[in-house]
Amino acid sequence: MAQPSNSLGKIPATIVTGFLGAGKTTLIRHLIAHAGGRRLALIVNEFGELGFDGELLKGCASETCRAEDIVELANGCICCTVADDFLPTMEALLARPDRPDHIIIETSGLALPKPLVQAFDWPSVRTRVTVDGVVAVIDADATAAGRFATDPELLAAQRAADPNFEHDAPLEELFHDQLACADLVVLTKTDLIDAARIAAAEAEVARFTRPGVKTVRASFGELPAAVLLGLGAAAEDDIAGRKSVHDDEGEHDHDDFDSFWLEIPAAASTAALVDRLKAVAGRHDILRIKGFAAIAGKPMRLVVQGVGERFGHYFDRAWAAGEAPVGRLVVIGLKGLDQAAIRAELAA
Ligand SMILES: Nc1nc2c(ncn2[C@@H]2O[C@H](COP(=O)(O)OP(=O)(O)OP(=O)(O)O)[C@@H](O)[C@H]2O)c(=O)[nH]1
Repeated sequence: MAQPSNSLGKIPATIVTGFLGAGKTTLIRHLIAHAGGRRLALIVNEFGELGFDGELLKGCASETCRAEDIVELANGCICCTVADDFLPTMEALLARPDRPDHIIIETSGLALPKPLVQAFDWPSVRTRVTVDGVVAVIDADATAAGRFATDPELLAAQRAADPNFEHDAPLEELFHDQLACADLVVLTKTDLIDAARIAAAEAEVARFTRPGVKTVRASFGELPAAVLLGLGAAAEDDIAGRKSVHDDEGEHDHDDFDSFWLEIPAAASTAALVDRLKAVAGRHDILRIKGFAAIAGKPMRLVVQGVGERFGHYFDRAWAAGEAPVGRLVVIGLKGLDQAAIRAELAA
């Protein structure tokens, strides 16, 4: 059954945040397929210019979320382009004659959600849309492994060796900010770890969430729409309560991260390609690789993506007539990625 927009006639919007590869697109794909009759509009923001998430999501467009209801913002991180990109996109969406029942915004994995929530306070948006909730998608496996936490012993050792050592923890800061802004946390990839590690991830999450914020466990984003939508948080009315480690900075940038995209030749087989990608991800400080690849002798396009050294892949569609079967990947990592070496290793 379609859910009406809230009592003030505003369209509810859900902001889906969470680090690179946490499972945001997977969650949204499940939501589109189980929207319970709601007409959804989707704004997809990506770091890395390839429009990968947008293309995957368009691939599962349906009557409840048509391809034209999916808008891509691939022009940098949404939190930095609010005025230039996000607000005009939102205004254009609102100007359409057929208003959606709910708007979903997938932020890039490097975005701070707070500046986006603040954008909903702009007069042209505020009267027509409300932030129903900020949903933080958190990778349980990576969290339990301590990927977003500073190792206190290592930090002490670094400080002992250099009293002027500046602690720079970009992953930890994003983890902190995305959780501190959340109205609901979805702990994903719980299928990969045991109960003790799930509990450890939950404890780590609870250090940063605001009081009363719930965490739900999920695997492959399989949650009912009613859990994710209809939170009624009106987050734009409670911006000050959502602390950010960047509150004191005027401008936020993404200098801590590097990304580039490249074309790769057709691989001899899927296994050979994945082995090579794993090896490259292991040798370099790569956080995320994703894109499309051509496999020799196969008429279908391969979707391939990795988070750290864990890779997934599937054939999504046939290469279209007239479309060159060329592989394209986006690579994202911490500043200082050896782009030339990675390009050479993947081009071989
Ligand atoms: N095992 C397991 N894998 C998952 C789960 N959720 C997502 N994945 C996989 O994790 C990878 C990243 O998932 P995405 O949904 O693309 O993550 P994302 O947060 O949208 O990634 P970015 O947009 O790059 O930040 C994919 O290979 C997914 O299949 C889960 O619950 N369990």
